[in-house]
Amino acid sequence: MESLCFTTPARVRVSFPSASPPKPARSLPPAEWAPKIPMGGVRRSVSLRCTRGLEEAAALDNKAYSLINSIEVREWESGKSVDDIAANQGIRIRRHPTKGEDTPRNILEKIIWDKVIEVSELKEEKPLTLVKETLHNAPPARDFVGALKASYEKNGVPALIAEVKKASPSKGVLREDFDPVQIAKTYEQHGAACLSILTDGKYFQGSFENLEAVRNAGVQCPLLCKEFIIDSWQLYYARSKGADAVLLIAGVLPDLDIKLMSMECRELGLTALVEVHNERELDRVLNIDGIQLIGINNRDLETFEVDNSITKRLLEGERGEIIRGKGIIVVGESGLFTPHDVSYIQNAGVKAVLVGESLIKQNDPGKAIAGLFGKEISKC
Ligand SMILES: O=P(O)(O)OC[C@@H](O)[C@@H](O)c1c[nH]c2ccccc12
Repeated sequence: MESLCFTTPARVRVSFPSASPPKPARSLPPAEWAPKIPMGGVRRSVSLRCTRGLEEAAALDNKAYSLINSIEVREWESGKSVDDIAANQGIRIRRHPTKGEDTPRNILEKIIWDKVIEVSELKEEKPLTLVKETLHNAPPARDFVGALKASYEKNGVPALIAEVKKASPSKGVLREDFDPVQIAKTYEQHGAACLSILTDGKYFQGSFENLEAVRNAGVQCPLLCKEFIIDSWQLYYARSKGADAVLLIAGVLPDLDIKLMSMECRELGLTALVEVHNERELDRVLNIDGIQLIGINNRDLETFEVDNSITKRLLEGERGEIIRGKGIIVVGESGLFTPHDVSYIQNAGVKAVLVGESLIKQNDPGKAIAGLFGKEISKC
């Protein structure tokens, strides 16, 4: 899929099938009657091959059809720019500089503008068809959500997604002697349920080599590819490098991107961790079917301010009830340093935490885990 938000130029005409879904002949393999969805001006099939049964594929088929007839797609089709669509959804981050304003408004916007260029170069080097050819060499995707649930049940404290992060734009270099494989192994030994591997090079000094190296070193914990995703090419790339989960940031991606990308994630066996930071973003995400995992980032990526009460605020009242009703697992992200921080957001309703700085900065990041939780935790 050429993502909605990564179409250059922003106004493209695409051809959509407008008829109702075809009634698939049950004898046909799913891929042959799969629906067509927009992809940068060409028609392309949502491939429903592999493990899916016909019923499941047919259900997805209908879903894809209602998606492509949705208001968002019509808006897009009628020539609204990606940034206009995003702005209507309360997204402040623009995909490209707008005319006459070529200074990014904040760090997140700068990261996204750079990422758009980086991904377009990578795509030229390695078109999607080539990436897809390498998928069969990738190690099988593992159950990210299952690992979180099992750890929460076993330890009675939020499951840990420990982050392998060398640097960040707000804090600079966090750890000079940075050996991603060794750090990943020690996190696993000390009870992390899953790991998050930064792959952005420019701002976080991460890499896909790190992700691949950790995966190939025999680490069992499922791996989150921590990347700024703006194009579904990146989903395939992440999977080809051994990722089990990816991050989708609601403050950057319009609803249609989240919907289509989370469908593609399911096809690839990837778990989507959809990140929100305020009520509006959470409401948008709760309106999207099939989301299993939501991250509440206590850090505002536009200002870097951290406030743990954001998790509590977002999980209070009706939103919390909807989340529990849907069985969604919530991850509390960023700025967690003490057992008090962890129990505060556990009481707010999270079942998992994503922690980077407070562990990676310690002499022994693995041993630091017991300090963070106030007790030893163990992997399932
Ligand atoms: O190092 P911290 O404060 O523990 O945060 C980890 C993680 O939550 C943070 O790195 C993060 C959360 N969402 C992101 C999106 C992009 C980059 C980084 C992030």
